[in-house]
Amino acid sequence: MMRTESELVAPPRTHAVVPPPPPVPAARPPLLLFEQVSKWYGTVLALNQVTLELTGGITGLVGANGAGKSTLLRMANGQLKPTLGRVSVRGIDSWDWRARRLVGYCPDIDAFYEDLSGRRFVWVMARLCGYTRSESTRRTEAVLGRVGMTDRADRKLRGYSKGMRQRIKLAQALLHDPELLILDEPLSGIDPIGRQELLELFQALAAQGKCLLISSHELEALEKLTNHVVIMARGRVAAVGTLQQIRDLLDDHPLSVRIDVDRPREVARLLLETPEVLAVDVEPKLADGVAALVVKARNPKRFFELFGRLAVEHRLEVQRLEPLDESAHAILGYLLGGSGKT
Ligand SMILES: Nc1ncnc2c1ncn2[C@@H]1O[C@H](COP(=O)(O)OP(=O)(O)OP(=O)(O)O)[C@@H](O)[C@H]1O
Repeated sequence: MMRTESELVAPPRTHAVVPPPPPVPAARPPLLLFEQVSKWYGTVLALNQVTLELTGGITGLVGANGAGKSTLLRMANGQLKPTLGRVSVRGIDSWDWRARRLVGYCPDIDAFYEDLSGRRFVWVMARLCGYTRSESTRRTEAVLGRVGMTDRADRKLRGYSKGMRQRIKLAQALLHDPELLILDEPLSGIDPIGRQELLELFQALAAQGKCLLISSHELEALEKLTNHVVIMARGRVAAVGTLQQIRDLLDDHPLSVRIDVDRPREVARLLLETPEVLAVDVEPKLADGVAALVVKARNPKRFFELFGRLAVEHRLEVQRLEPLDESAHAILGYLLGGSGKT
């Protein structure tokens, strides 16, 4: 029997029409991604195979002088290109203009036109971003309000306190309403009250949905602001995570320390009697009874406490004490409340 075309193609009436499944949304690329990034300035290796991902919230970037923080931030902002590896913002190369529209940057230096008022300076920056005069005015007032400077913005920049200067830098970084804010050393040189106010401002911006990446020499200052920290040492990421995760990591991280000390054999014996010490190598004599010991300790923090006690009890003459592992060295320095240099 012949079938008509409509019989052949029409779905059987008894079956419900099942709609196709909705397309699975593609995962959004991370807000900021460093993939195996290295950067040389001539012969100086400033960043060494850094891999890092930021998805939101506030991240503290901590490291001693020269650790590579500014280099990392300037790459995230698209001002510098990596020598090796890739830096991307939402999947776009960070130096591409489309990525730069997603990022606001506050440099560590204060390079202002000092005779301009704060309001005028921000307006000029808006014009340089390409906004019309009226749009620049609208955006300037909006960002001055956001950073709490509306009433103080008519004074000349040269009379501003460090905290006010920081707020103006923040205002210009917010002009294009970026998703990611990069702040290079925003707390340096700011007194405790100004510092507290800035921390509150950063928290308010994060609560409004901004992602903040903030560098500092001092872990203590950032600890008040965020639990998510990246510790850098000599161009490498030494640790990433919450402070608790970093402390736990260090607890499980044996440490090699070089100690130049008098009476080396006696000290080696004392150390080996403690459960904290896994091994001690005595190196050849340096001078006058002093020799270098290379000690492998189970837990760095407990080891330093123990060694401090031993040194006092036995009146040891310690000429040098130097962790041989750079990452643990830096992390330990911060966790003990220093500058990353133990
Ligand atoms: N333009 C440059 N030319 C040559 N070397 C540079 C340049 N900029 C930085 N460096 C070197 O690269 C390394 C990392 O510097 P970077 O400024 O990124 O560190 P940092 O952690 O921000 O330090 P600081 O806290 O002192 O600003 C340092 O050894 C520094 O001397």
